[in-house]
Amino acid sequence: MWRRRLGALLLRSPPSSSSTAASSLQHRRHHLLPTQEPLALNRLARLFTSQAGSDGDGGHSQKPFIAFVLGGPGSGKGTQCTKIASDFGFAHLSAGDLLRHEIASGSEKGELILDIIKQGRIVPSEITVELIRKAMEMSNANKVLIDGFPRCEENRVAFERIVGTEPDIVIFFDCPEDEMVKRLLGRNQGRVDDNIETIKKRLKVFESLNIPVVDYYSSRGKVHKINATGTADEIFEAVRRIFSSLRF
Ligand SMILES: Nc1ncnc2c1ncn2[C@@H]1O[C@H](COP(=O)(O)OP(=O)(O)OP(=O)(O)O)[C@@H](O)[C@H]1O
Ligand SMILES: O=c1ccn([C@@H]2O[C@H](COP(=O)(O)O)[C@@H](O)[C@H]2O)c(=O)[nH]1
Ligand SMILES: [Mg+2]
Repeated sequence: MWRRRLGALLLRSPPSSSSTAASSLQHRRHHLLPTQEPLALNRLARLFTSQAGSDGDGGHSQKPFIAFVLGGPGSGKGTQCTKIASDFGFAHLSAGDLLRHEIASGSEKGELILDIIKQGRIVPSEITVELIRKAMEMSNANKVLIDGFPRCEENRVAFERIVGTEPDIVIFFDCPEDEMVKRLLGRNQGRVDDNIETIKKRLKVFESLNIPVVDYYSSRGKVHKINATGTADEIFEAVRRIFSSLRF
């Protein structure tokens, strides 16, 4: 799908006098992402088409292997992603961390994001997808964990439309609510959303909006559900079995 969408646009020939293949991609993308820079677009297109890398720029030549990592707040997504990244060579992109980084930058968007995170709600898709897209492009990795995204069906559709691909697999950490609450209240990292009022809201949002995304990918045979109780090392044994069986 990725290749079909980007590759067809890039490799269309011959280019018309008013529009090269690359510029027609930029033109089309411009409608989707008005703030996108042409240089970044060219690079993204090169990275993710089958012909990429043949121009000797050192970029990888295939679309990256993408794993969405989902689970309730405090289910251990970040903890397990760190281990997967270290043992299996994945880039770890946490949507929450990208949003917190935007807050720390002091941008106007950051103020909006902070307000939403404090309320345990979901940040508009175009903001999050753009941060993820840029991070993927910068990492230039061929194996990527996207931690804590998509949070809702609208996020999922926006990712597939803007980035132009589906995940290869979805890891779902299944954890009882009382255990998640206990972990979050003990996390002690100064997060503005680790308080009982916001945690209750995050749990509701998780049930009503995030679970439907897991159900969607289950229906497409992509979900690996993992029991997220026990120690982090015990859980990682189950994770390891899944990643060891993958071909990427
Ligand atoms: N298996 C485990 N048993 C006990 N504590 C754990 C376990 N895994 C992670 N933790 C701890 O629970 C807290 C939440 O874990 P983590 O940050 O990995 O969850 P998360 O799913 O990324 O949460 P969030 O959605 O809020 O980002 C952390 O303090 C972490 O050290
Ligand atoms: O895709 C996303 C990811 C996160 N958010 C918001 O950030 C907080 C914290 O996310 P964590 O993954 O738990 O670090 C989450 O509650 C949302 O408010 C988001 O909107 N979209
Ligand atoms: Mg996390």
